[in-house]
Amino acid sequence: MCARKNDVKYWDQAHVKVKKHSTEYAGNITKQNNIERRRSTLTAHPTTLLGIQFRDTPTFEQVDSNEYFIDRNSRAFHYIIEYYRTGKMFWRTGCCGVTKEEMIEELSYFQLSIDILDNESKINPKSTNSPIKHMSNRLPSRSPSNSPANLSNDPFTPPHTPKHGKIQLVGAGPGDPELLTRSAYRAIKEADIILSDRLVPAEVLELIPAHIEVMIANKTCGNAEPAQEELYKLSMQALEEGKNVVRLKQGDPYLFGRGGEEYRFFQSKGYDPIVIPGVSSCMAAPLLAKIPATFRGISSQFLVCTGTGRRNTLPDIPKFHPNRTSVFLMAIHRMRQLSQDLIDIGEYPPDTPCAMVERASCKDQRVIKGTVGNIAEVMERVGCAPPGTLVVGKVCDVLYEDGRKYDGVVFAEDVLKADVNQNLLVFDLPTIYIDTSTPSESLNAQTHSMGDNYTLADIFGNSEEWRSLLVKDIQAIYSQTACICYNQPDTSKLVKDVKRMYDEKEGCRSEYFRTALSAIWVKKDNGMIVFSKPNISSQIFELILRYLYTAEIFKSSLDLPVAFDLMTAADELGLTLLVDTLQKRVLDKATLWYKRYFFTVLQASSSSPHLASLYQYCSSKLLACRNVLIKSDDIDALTADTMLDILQKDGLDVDELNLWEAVMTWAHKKNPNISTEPSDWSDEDVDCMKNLLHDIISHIHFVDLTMTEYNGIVEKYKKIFPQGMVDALKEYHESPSKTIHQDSLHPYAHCLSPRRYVRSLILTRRQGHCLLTGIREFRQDSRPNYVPCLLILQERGSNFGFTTHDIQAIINRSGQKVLVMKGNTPDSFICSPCSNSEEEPIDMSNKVMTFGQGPDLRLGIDNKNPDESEGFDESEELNHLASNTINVEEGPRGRYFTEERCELIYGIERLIIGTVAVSITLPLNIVFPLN
Ligand SMILES: O=C(O)CCc1c2[nH]c(c1CC(=O)O)Cc1[nH]c(c(CC(=O)O)c1CCC(=O)O)Cc1[nH]c(c(CC(=O)O)c1CCC(=O)O)Cc1[nH]c(c(CCC(=O)O)c1CC(=O)O)C2
Ligand SMILES: C[S@@+](CC[C@H](N)C(=O)[O-])C[C@H]1O[C@@H](n2cnc3c(N)ncnc32)[C@H](O)[C@@H]1O
Repeated sequence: MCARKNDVKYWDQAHVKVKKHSTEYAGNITKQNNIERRRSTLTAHPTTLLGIQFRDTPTFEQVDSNEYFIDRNSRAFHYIIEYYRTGKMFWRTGCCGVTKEEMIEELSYFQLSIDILDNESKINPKSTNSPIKHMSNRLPSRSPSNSPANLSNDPFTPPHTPKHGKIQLVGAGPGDPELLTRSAYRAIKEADIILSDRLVPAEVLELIPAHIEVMIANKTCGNAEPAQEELYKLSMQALEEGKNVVRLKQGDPYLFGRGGEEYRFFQSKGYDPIVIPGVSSCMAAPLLAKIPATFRGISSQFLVCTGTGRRNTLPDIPKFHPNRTSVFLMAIHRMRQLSQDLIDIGEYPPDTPCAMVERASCKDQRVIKGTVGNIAEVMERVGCAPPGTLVVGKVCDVLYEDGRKYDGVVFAEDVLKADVNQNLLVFDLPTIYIDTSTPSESLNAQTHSMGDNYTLADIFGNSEEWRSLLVKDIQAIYSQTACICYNQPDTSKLVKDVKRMYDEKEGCRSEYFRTALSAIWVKKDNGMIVFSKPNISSQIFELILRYLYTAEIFKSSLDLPVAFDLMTAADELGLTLLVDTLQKRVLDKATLWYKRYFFTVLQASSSSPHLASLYQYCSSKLLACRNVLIKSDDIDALTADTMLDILQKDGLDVDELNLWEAVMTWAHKKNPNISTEPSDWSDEDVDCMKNLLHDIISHIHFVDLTMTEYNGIVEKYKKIFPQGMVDALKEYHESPSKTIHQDSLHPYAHCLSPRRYVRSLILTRRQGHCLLTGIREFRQDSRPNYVPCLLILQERGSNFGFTTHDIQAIINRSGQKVLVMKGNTPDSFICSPCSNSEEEPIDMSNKVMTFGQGPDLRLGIDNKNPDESEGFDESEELNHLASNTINVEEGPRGRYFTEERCELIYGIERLIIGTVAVSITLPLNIVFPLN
């Protein structure tokens, strides 16, 4: 049947035209003829094809609103239409080039008995070789065929005198409406009443036009017989009312579907049912589970059995055959017994591959793959509900690649290796496809084993807190995935299980997944949710999903570098609980990674507020360890912004020349194709380096270099130096006394002013860094009109003849407040009201700020100076610094300075702003110029 207008050009097509708005006339038009017929002619034989079509509303496929055509032999059609008109068959052998075969074919198609041909014309219909033979099979025709369905429709036997109605037994296929045959589709569109099996899914029933009455058989367990009786009764009533009755049956009507019984019943009542085959689940289920029913060299037999015999008896168990595929329907409830019987009675080797295909072709299809020996156990563990088809045989593995995971497939080995005693939910993650081709961005290529389960409880103890947080995540995922998590037979049950295990809590913490799985954002490709995260390797994503679904993280995931990768991925996906856990872990293991991956970690942590502890760690390390900047291998992990950020740090403990070299190493690593020898650079190379280094270069404090060093650099790299900067530096070098460099608004102010160092004989570097870090952190609030100021540190006053009175004098002379600090240990200061037990206590009134809770600074007493300024060992953990520093406390502003202490410094700054800088002209004084 064809509905396209341009197909009319073929001369041998019959074109049936119904005049517009006419219910009276119908016509047939071929290219040669234009013969009109009354509708009454076409409906002269009401149970034949034309009769049925034009009895009510014509249902041939429409070309136009009033035109239909049937893609049939127009010459034969002439005789057929004449038969409708006159009741006589004028065709004789040899007439008008229409062969006997063609004539029979056409009669069959139009559901006319071939008895209307005279005896001489009759031929064995089986010998028909018409090229359009299949058409008759596709239509609810009386076409002769070998099929049991059609044998009973034999057109040679005179039809029973029909009662008014018509009955069709229609196969609805396994579930997906796309797998309905065209005949089945047409039948359900044209029916007056549809009596459907329970197993026919809603998606198919939805295709039924609203005006058609639908009844669903109530064939529940133990109720099959009464339900069947009711079906018969309703069908007969409708038939006797002259209705077109469709018995809609799941799969194929005859295969374990009582279709044969129903056929007999209706035949005994004088109706010849039309039977429309359907795609049977016995074929569709294996196919849709990637299992070919037969496969050369592996399976050459295909057996379909029931898993439950009549009246709930045990079925006959087929004997094992190595080259056979066996399919069992109605087997789920009997799986324990059936699999045992297969092994014991059927002598199946327990390791024979098998698969349970649940809800084949439906949106929530799931496959459980195992062996005859373990399938029952696995089905019990993951939960499994009818309808499902069991496939047994070696073919089950043939299209599966070893070890690969497939969407919608649960592998027995995964389920069995989970420790049930931990009461964790374990199941496959069927709906999220993990693209293993994604390159792993792991810190190194070290693989990780997925063995060894580790629960969060092991890390946190049995705290209820993590459990409730976790359950929120799980619930969030489940509530959103209910529609896509199609391997779960009963999602609500799963959620209930989770709720039973943990307290029920509303909400969700993983904003990322909530959004990602929401209807607005979700992107589905072939029914799968696709997460495009090229920077997260597939192994890491799998660990994340596993954590989300099962509350497990693996012990091995806690080892570097997996822990680091997992942490950054979890951060990106907003799983803060996991991030915190892993961050602690990564920090604890810092000695293992910092030399090799220092910049990688710094870079990753610099961009995330959740990784602040790591960032703080790296920043401190950067300041305190002379070599870390110049010696770490992975400097190219830094982005230009982070590099700039580093160069702007006060108190970097690196010579400016080394810093310049580190910058150039970075630039070359970023552009490995550019020669390390600037004289070899092409114009393009120069542009590229200029772009990269433009901002960075002006943050090198070139004034800290000797003239020779500076000239060497400029000479070599002058192509990438901004001319203005070169000029300014030249001017500076020619007359260093000029104060051009003090102009903070100068575009090259950084180059022209010295880097802020702790240049002290009495303060250790750590003390200096500690102080600078604190000040710098505090100054991130940066007030716009920040005025240069001085902080004065005084120590060992008495050793140098400095008395309490001198201090007093300074305090009196200065503004309102003075901060007095004293180096204590190599890492710390103590600052407190000055006093000297042997002399008059200094009157500090409100001029002296106290700082910290350390012992009093006692002027005039020789405090041993534990100066280790040059003895700093950069390989030492900076953690040590933190833990050994008296004044260090965790605070909202960072590690070194609590809010309160920052406030103190703030007070000092306010004091000094606008006042004449107080300086003590003793060699002991340390001056921090703060621009
Ligand atoms: O004799 C009985 O009907 C009861 C025994 C029983 C059977 N399957 C069973 C049960 C348990 C039960 O339903 O309580 C078990 C049974 N009956 C059924 C299913 C499918 C399901 O519930 O998802 C299942 C399988 C459940 C499972 O996988 O564990 C339903 C069923 N059985 C059957 C049909 C077809 C029909 O009645 O029209 C239907 C479909 C009904 C519908 O959709 O409305 C038919 C059936 N049940 C059965 C057989 C016998 C097979 C044989 O030995 O040749 C046959 C085949 C036949 O009668 O031609 C046996
Ligand atoms: C009573 S039998 C009817 C079989 C049906 N006539 C056919 O040809 O598919 C019902 C059984 O078919 C199988 N079945 C039906 N629909 C299925 C589906 N969508 N996926 C897997 N198996 C299915 C199950 O084994 C179920 O127990």
